[in-house]
Amino acid sequence: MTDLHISELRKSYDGTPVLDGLDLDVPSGRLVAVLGPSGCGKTTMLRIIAGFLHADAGRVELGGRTVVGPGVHVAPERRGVGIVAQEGALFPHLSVARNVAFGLTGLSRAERAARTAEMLELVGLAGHGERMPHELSGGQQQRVALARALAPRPALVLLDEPFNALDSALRAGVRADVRDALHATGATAVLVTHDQQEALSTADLVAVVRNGRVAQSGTPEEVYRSPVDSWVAAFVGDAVVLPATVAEGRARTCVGTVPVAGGGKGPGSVLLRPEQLRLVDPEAAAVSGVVRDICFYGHDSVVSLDLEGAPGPVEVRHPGPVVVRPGELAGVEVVGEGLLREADRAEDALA
Ligand SMILES: Nc1ncnc2c1ncn2[C@@H]1O[C@H](COP(=O)(O)OP(=O)(O)OP(=O)(O)O)[C@@H](O)[C@H]1O
Repeated sequence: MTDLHISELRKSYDGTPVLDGLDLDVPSGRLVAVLGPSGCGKTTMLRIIAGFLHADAGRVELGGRTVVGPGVHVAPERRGVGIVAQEGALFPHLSVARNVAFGLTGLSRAERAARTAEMLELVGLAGHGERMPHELSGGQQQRVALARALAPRPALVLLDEPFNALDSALRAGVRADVRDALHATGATAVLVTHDQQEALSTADLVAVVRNGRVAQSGTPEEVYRSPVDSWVAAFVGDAVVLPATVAEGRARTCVGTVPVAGGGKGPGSVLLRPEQLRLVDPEAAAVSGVVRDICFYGHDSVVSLDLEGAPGPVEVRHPGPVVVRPGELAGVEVVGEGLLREADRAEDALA
C-alpha cells in the first residue's frame, strides 16, 4: 500500500511560477482527481511526480520514500509509477497482449501470460489479446493503456486527462470501468482533469488547483457543497450569485430570505447552486419572475428568470417537465443553505 505526499512543490518556467508551493496528500488505495483550469500546472505536477521533470523546490514522498527533495531525484524507472496518457500511447506495432506485458520484467513466460490475461480480464477485454491497437475503439485502447499501467503492480498510477479523446457517450462508461479497475487492484492513483463532472463522479477525493496551489481538497461532496470560496464554487459547478443583505444567519435576496452558514452582517453576496432553486406556482410563491428562456437537457431543464433586484437572469435547474413558457410568470423558492461570498478572495481569484 502506497500513499503519496507532496509538500511545498515549486516549479517556474523562464521565471514564471507554475507550481507555487503545492501540497497534496493521496491516501493509499484512493483515487484523487486534481482538477484545475487549463494552464494551472496539473501536467507539470504530474511530470514531477513521474520523474520526467525536476522540481525547483519541495518534496514528493511515495510510500514513505522521498523521490523528490533537497538533493534527491529518483530516476523515473525506479519510482514504480504507472502512467496512462491522454491518448493511450499504445505501441502500434505490438498486439494488445504484448502492450500489456511490456513492463513485466523478471517473470517467467507463463507468469507474464497469466498476469496479462488477468489485467485484460480486469479491464473487460479478456480475449482481445491478439488484436492490434488499431483494431480497438478509443475506449478499448484506453482500457488497454490502464491494463498496461497496472500490470507491473505500480506503487502509484498517474492518469493524465485519459478520457479527453473519447466522445461523451463513451466517456462515462470508460470512466466508471477505469475507476472500478483501480479500486479492484487497490491502486493509489492521481487523475488530472479540467472536467468538473469527471472529477466529481470518478474520484474518492478532489483537489482543486488554482495558480499552482491546491485551493481546496476534500470529498467530491465537500468541494461541491462547501466550497472554500466562490472561485472554487463556480469552478466545480454552476453557481447563482445574488446580492444580499445579511443579518443573524439569514440573507435577504431577490429569491427570498435564505439561511446562510457562519456569521456575516450587512451587504454582501450569496451563492446558490441552480438545483437549490425550485419553480413553484406563482400564485402561491413569495417571489416570482418572468421566464426568459428554457434550455432542455433531457434529465432536467434550465429555466432563466428575470427577477426584480437580480443583476441578471437567474437560472433554475428544474428536474421535471416545465409547464411554463417564455414570457409567462413563474414562482421560485430556495431549498437549503446559501454560501456567503467572500468578496475579497473572489475578486482576487477572478483577477
Ligand atoms: N516546457 C515549458 N516551458 C515553458 N512554459 C511551460 C512549459 N511547460 C508548460 N509551460 C507553461 O506552464 C503553465 C502550466 O502548464 P501545465 O501543462 O502544467 O498546465 P495544465 O494545468 O496541465 O494545463 P492543461 O490543462 O491545458 O494541460 C502553462 O502556462 C504552460 O504554458
